[in-house]
Amino acid sequence: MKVCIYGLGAIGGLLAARLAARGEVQLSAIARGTTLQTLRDHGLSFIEGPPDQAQQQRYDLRASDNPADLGVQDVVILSVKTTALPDVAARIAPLLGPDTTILSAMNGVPWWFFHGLPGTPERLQLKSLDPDGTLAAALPYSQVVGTVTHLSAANMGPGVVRHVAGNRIIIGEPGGGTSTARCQAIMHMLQSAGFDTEPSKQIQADIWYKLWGNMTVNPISAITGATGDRILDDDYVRDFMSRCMLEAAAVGARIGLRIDQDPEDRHQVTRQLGAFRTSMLQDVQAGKSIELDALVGAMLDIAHQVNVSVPNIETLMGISRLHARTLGLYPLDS
Ligand SMILES: NC(=O)C1=CN([C@@H]2O[C@H](COP(=O)(O)OP(=O)(O)OC[C@H]3O[C@@H](n4cnc5c(N)ncnc54)[C@H](OP(=O)(O)O)[C@@H]3O)[C@@H](O)[C@H]2O)C=CC1
Ligand SMILES: CC(C)(CO)C(=O)C(=O)O
Repeated sequence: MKVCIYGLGAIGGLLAARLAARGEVQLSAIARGTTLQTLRDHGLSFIEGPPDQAQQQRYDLRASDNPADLGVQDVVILSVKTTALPDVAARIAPLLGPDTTILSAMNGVPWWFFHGLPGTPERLQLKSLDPDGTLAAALPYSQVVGTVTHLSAANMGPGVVRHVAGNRIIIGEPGGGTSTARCQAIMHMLQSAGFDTEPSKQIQADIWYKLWGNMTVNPISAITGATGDRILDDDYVRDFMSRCMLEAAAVGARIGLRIDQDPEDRHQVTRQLGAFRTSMLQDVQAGKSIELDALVGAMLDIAHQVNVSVPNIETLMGISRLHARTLGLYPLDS
């Protein structure tokens, strides 16, 4: 099986290292700049284990910044930040044939979210993610399989990746279940590579549940610079998060994605991560664009179309967007 990982950062690097160690697939990667140069000169370095017993392995990996060098693949794993998707859409064509599966391994609401979701009105659109249909045209819905990655990895420098915690990857067809040959093949591949794969009945429900937990803590950490524990320790902030989550749950109920949990119970799940820096805080500190549209903008798109009032989420978006704009990390004109 020919597998190409598009975006060799924390998640892409973890997947690449595990797949390379197993050696069952013909693996390659799209990388750029100093990451590409490091891969060519030294290979991919992968660090695993607690800091005092960390093991480092090195893997040679075929990599290029030009998809035409790698050709049509059986599976392309998208592990860029969602903000890079327009660029990916413009360049990915040489990797895709009619039978290529696109494995979407990113946080937030994806561009294909409504495809296959039972009972979703056709008219629902994700204007903040794919305003003119460019992503849908370049990354066809019918070729996508979804994942939710319940694990954590860190990009320590170009071509150097560390597995931090967790090992769980949920997989599912946008139309529901995992019974298709492509889904079974991907589950087998990731299981062989050492991940705890879990079949999803409805992958959009798993995406929504993760989003419910991270759509507030991510932007709040980006604005305040605080770690997760300090955010949850502040009663006013935690209550604000809960109010956003109740609004988000009402939106979910309108599109068939019901969440039967109390926000306080979900906060306890996040609390178990301790004094962690969210991915959005890491991006702000690294001066990178933030995934605000996939996490919050898309939620607002849906809320407005299904007529659910979401004043707290609007406030969260407004303040987060303004903060990111002042830092040059969010477009001025969207
Ligand atoms: N890290 C984590 O623990 C988790 C992350 N996620 C999600 O997974 C997704 C990936 O995140 P993560 O791995 O952390 O992100 P990283 O920033 O670590 O990695 C993204 C990689 O994509 C590369 N890239 C960006 N733009 C392009 C482009 N246009 N062409 C080619 N390569 C590009 C980056 O290269 P460059 O350095 O050159 O910009 C970088 O190597 C995100 O949606 C994130 O929210 C989900 C769960 C956990
Ligand atoms: C908050 C966390 C760690 C998990 O919910 C996450 O998804 C992120 O940092 O982006």
